Amino acid sequence: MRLHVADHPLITHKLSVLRDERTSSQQFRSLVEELVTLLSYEATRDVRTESYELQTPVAKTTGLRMTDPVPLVVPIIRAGLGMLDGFLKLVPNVEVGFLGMRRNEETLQPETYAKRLPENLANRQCFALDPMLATGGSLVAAIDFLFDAGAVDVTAICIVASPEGIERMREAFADRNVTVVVGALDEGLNEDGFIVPGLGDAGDRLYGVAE
Ligand SMILES: O=P(O)(O)OC[C@H]1O[C@H](OP(=O)(O)OP(=O)(O)O)[C@H](O)[C@@H]1O
Ligand SMILES: O=c1cc[nH]c(=O)[nH]1
Ligand SMILES: [Mg+2]
Repeated sequence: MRLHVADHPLITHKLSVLRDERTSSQQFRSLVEELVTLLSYEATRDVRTESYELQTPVAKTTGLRMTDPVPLVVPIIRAGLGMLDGFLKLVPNVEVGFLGMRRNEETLQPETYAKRLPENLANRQCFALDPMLATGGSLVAAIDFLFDAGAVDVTAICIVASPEGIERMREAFADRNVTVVVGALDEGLNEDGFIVPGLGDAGDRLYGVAE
């Protein structure tokens, strides 16, 4: 597993506003979208491409395009849904799968309540979107679904991660082709499993308090 922590003042600036408890839901949603577009730029560095010949108004030249099959992007609902538009803005030519997961607040174990993925992901590059990598339980389970369907290559984009979550990912995917791109690596988890300093409950801040 490879880890890339974004180190760019624009990302840190936007992330600081996102963390601020005074930031409204409306502003939170647009900042998440902007941050994901910036993080996706880094996360798609190894997207598969092929060269092809084209004619400009002046001369023939060689261009580059993404190869078939196009990548699959999977937002982890709820909070990951807030990242989808930002990703699609940068990479419109993808397919979209969905995973609905919620973390049990007592046990901190992930529960999967929705799964809509192509049956066969052989030879597909996959991207998983979830703003928060806390204990890592949800992202490990999500990426396991992708590997079970035949994926060989998964890149996760997270806005904030904990060292505990990164460690869990490293253990789970030591020998796998997994890349994690994060906007910030925070201090750790508190007794409730929340990232410190973090930004609180990303799903609630995007969409309001869940039942
Ligand atoms: O790394 P973990 O310890 O598994 O925690 C991270 C998960 O928790 C949050 O989702 P949540 O369960 O709050 O669901 P929501 O997106 O519906 O709010 C977050 O979006 C991740 O999916
Ligand atoms: O800090 C955290 C941890 C899990 N899920 C969140 O939304 N925030
Ligand atoms: Mg939540």
